[in-house]
Amino acid sequence: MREEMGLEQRVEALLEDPAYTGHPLKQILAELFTEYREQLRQMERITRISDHYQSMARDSNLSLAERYQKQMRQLEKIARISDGYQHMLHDLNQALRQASTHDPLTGLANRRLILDSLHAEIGRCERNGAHLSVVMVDVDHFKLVNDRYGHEAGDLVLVEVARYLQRDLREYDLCGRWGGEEFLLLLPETHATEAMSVVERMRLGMRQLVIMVGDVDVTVSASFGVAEHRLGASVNDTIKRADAAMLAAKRAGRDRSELAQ
Ligand SMILES: Nc1nc2c(ncn2[C@@H]2O[C@H](COP(=O)(O)OP(=O)(O)OP(=O)(O)O)[C@@H](O)[C@H]2O)c(=O)[nH]1
Repeated sequence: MREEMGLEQRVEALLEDPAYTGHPLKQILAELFTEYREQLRQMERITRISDHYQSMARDSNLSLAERYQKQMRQLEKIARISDGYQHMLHDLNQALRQASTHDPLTGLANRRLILDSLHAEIGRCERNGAHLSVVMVDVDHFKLVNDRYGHEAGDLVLVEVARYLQRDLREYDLCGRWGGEEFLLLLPETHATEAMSVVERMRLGMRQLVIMVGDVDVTVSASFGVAEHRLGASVNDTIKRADAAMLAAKRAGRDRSELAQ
């Protein structure tokens, strides 16, 4: 073990060993060791200065063109590093924007993005008199899914329901997660009767949806409330009407769709 140690470690170990306390050679060995370290430090310093001087001397021997080339290489290196940072910042911004506008569980638009989109769509309706329908969707007895199969299974069911709701929508429709087990659909250019037929198709399809949770097949249904935006009404008014229609569907026995008054 002792042979495996370098000379410095062996001297250090001897100096620290209490067995040699008071030994006449200990003091002199300690002084010798300190002096040895000081000389080593000075040699390292001189070597560094000399390296630096040599590099300066080399540079001063370079022609103007060579110095220019060297500067260019350094600038290119800095530009590459800066490009890397720009990309990183861009990706970070994208991720932040995605996180602030989307629901992390289902990947759907969150309440904030739904409201922004609804404001924009209602603005368009007010300008050109287009139709717009809003649909509130609430999964029926969802608490039972959590209670029976656990919260993780409940999450999985929400993800599948979200995927299903989005599946047949047009490119300019929006499906978002309003909260918990509630979803909101925005159907631009759609009047109430059209929206009701879209929703009825969805409702019937949802009953056929079989979601695998481990080795259990889970089925769900949902209640839908449809409201066509009325010119002059606020975003809140239209959402409230869709919500009230959805609650009426719940009261009427669930797994049905109601049109708002
Ligand atoms: N797994 C899971 N459960 C959620 C989430 N958000 C809300 N929930 C659950 O959804 C359930 C909603 O329950 P309720 O509001 O009583 O409604 P419901 O059981 O769906 O009954 P009805 O709406 O009256 O048909 C609650 O148990 C919540 O804990 C979620 O992100 N994941």
